[in-house]
Amino acid sequence: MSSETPSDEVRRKWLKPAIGENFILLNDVLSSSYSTALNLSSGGTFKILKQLDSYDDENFLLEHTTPTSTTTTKYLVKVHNGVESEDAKIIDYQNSIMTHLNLHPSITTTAPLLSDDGAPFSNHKLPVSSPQHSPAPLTVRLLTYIEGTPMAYKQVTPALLFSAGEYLANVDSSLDNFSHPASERFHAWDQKNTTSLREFVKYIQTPERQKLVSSVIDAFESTVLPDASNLRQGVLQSDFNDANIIIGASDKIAGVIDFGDSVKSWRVLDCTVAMAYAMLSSYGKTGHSLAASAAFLSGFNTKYPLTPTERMHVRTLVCCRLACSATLGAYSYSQDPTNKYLLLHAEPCWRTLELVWSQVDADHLASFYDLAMSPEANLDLLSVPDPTVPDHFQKLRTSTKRSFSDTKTITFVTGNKKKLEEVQKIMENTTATITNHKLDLPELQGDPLYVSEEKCKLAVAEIGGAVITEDTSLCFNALNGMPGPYIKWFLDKCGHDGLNKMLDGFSDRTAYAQTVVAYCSGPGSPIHLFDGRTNGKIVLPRGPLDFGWDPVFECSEGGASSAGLTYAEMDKSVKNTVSHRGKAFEQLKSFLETESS
Ligand SMILES: O=c1nc[nH]c2c1ncn2[C@H]1C[C@H](O)[C@@H](COP(=O)(O)OP(=O)(O)OP(=O)(O)O)O1
Ligand SMILES: [Mg+2]
Repeated sequence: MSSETPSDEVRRKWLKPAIGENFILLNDVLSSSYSTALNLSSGGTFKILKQLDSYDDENFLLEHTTPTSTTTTKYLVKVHNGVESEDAKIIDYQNSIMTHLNLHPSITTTAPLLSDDGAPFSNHKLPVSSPQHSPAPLTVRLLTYIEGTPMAYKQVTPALLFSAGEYLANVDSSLDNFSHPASERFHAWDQKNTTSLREFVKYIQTPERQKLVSSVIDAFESTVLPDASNLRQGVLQSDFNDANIIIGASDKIAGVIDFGDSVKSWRVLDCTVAMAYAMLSSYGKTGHSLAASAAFLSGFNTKYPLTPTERMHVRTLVCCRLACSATLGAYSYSQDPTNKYLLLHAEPCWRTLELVWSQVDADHLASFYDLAMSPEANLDLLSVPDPTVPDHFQKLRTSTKRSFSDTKTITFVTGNKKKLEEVQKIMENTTATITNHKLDLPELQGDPLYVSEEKCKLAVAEIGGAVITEDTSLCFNALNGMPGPYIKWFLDKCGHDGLNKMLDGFSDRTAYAQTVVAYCSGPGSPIHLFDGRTNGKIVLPRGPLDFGWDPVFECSEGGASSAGLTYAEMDKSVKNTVSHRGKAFEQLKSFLETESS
């Protein structure tokens, strides 16, 4: 970028309004230009309540009171960036979009009030952030205010993102019947212009991240651009983020604001931009960024189905927006290095880009998004946590009716390494592949069957695919089955000796070990339980001490290789043939075989 012809992106920084707390200035502007709209001559009064967030403009909340009414009305005062202010066509463009959309029965947006000159805006010389350019001619608009809360201040749920997707789809359908000459313009945030990000890559702080962004740009150039003529065009809202979506009563979407970035571009971009922002919403940030984007996509696609070509590029285009946002954020920081907040703000965006572009397998993510657009899609299925392993989506695919793969992957959720070793051995050579998700499930109370079933419910919600959990009890017959599922605590607190001493007053030292395995093929599917038990007695510890109460449980079942030995004294492979766990998992194996045949 040469210094003689600074880009609009550069000038937008210089010409950002800088009124800030100086409400007196604004009062003058409004009194001189909007006295009719605010009926100041007949006793109307107004007050600027506060400044609202804005990226390149300045927005203020105004409260208006008329002498005849006890209620107040809120309005938004928008002071436009100097770049847009220079171009009356742009302001007219935004006003036309709002007027057009407000005619749609299920869309609400802000609408401009007329100034004393009869225009939907007024112009004033006002301070801007660059002292050399201040004051600059800026456009001011008085807009109606949509009652509600920006989604950014809400606890976002997949259901809310789904309805936001539907809402944007309605907006886009309506904008398919809208045209305006000013919509045809260059905008750095328009992902059609992703290659123009190249000049900003040098502002990115680390070489790794520079490489990351360059690789997204390269992919865009080699895969998306050649398809450009097959992508539908239309006027976009272009910035459907959680600050621009207003949530009203009972968590319904009350409206959309801000057409400052609106351009005519590829239709699919409105959806992919919003998907990128969904990833950064309060739901996305809880480790559900992919689920958040899928929920949005699913909602959008039900009302505005994407074409096969558009579908193919969803992942890349989402990453183009993340890359754009992160890169231009780095550029903003280079212009204002005292503003560490800019770096902080960009961090989730970088992390998400790293996840989506580098860590998650591209084909897997593509089929996840396909699933979001399929008739089988439902929010339970899509609400999976962000993966920590590349083949995460395999679990999801196997839990749907679609035949993505022949072998079933089941996640064994346990916090116990020794259990996992045994189970992997037991499940060797079956049609199911067992992966593990290490999670310390809560130690629930109650009957072993109940505990195991509840663990499974928690696990399936966490994994979103096929899961196994198990709960193991050690039951003393003299104590009517106690400690049972509480054995973990008894072992922790009392040790092997303590377990022995508990039986000292009793003649009966027999016990049985019990594992209840719970299996569920995915969210919404029933839970199947398998109960395995082995008899034995409690003895002083014999054998290695590496697994729980194995050294104090002397097995009384099987042949010479097991009966009379503690579990700890047995060969591991022998333990599996007689153990409580071995028996329970054998039942699961036959269940899975009949299920798949
Ligand atoms: O074959 C076994 N041989 C000896 N000890 C065993 C065995 N199987 C479980 N144990 C121990 C581990 C824990 O102290 C308690 C069961 O509690 P339990 O909640 O099922 O296990 P856990 O909390 O270690 O793992 P998880 O994350 O799957 O719940 O008995
Ligand atoms: Mg446990």
